[in-house]
Amino acid sequence: MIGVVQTALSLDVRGVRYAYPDGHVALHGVDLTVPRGDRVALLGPNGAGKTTLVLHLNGILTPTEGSVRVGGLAVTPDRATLAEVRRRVGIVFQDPDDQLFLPTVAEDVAFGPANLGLRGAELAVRVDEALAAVGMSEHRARAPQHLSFGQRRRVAVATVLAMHPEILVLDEPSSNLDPAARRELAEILRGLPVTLLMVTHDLPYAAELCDRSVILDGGRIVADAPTLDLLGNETLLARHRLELPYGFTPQP
Ligand SMILES: Nc1ncnc2c1ncn2[C@@H]1O[C@H](COP(=O)(O)OP(=O)(O)OP(=O)(O)O)[C@@H](O)[C@H]1O
Repeated sequence: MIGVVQTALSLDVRGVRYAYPDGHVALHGVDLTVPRGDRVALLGPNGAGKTTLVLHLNGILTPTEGSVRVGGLAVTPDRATLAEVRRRVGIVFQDPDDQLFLPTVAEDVAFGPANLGLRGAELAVRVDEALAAVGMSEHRARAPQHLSFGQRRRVAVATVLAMHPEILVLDEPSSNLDPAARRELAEILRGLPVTLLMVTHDLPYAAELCDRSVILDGGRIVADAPTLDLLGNETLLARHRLELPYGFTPQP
């Protein structure tokens, strides 16, 4: 293992500032810590910097200033560190088709751990566990493109879980799901024993899954508090272009 320091923090983002090559500053000194096992929602209007921040977590972007640590490991651009960081940070993209490209569900889930060198029974166990965690074991031999969108999203989650990540990062996990698939995915995510960072515009979903929410706006963290407190603050929500669906009242 490369310089692993045992820590109770899955994520430790300190003073991250990032300017895109065209000079646009998308992050202005972001601090964010996520203790291991917590579930945190990352909220904010379009253009707030949420994607930019997520791309720092697995080293796709390197901060102009500041630092990112994942499970104690500093994210640096050298190859060995990046490989370990990408195993630790499992990103589930909004479109599952970005993550599923092999003939069967089981092969897609095996792809990541096989790349880590797992073989035989050890690999089979990883695949079985990940598919069971998302309730997709019975679909293991099917072609991903023949599954429903909700099922494909669950398989995309499994491909990441099979890597035994330190933190699962979900980009808009409830988008394009019907009410039943949305609820089923929430139940699955709530039962996973992993740290979770969920980027979402779906405030009821944040309330359902995450005790804590962070609002990013204009490249700055403008609120970090219990989700129910944030969602109960109409002035704060309006100031940051966040809206609850009509008739929704946050319930403890
Ligand atoms: N490649 C780029 N070059 C220059 N500016 C960029 C680039 N990508 C994003 N930006 C800018 O950085 C800011 C943050 O964008 P980002 O995509 O991180 O926001 P976001 O919160 O994820 O938005 P959304 O909710 O719409 O996905 C925006 O002002 C955006 O225009």
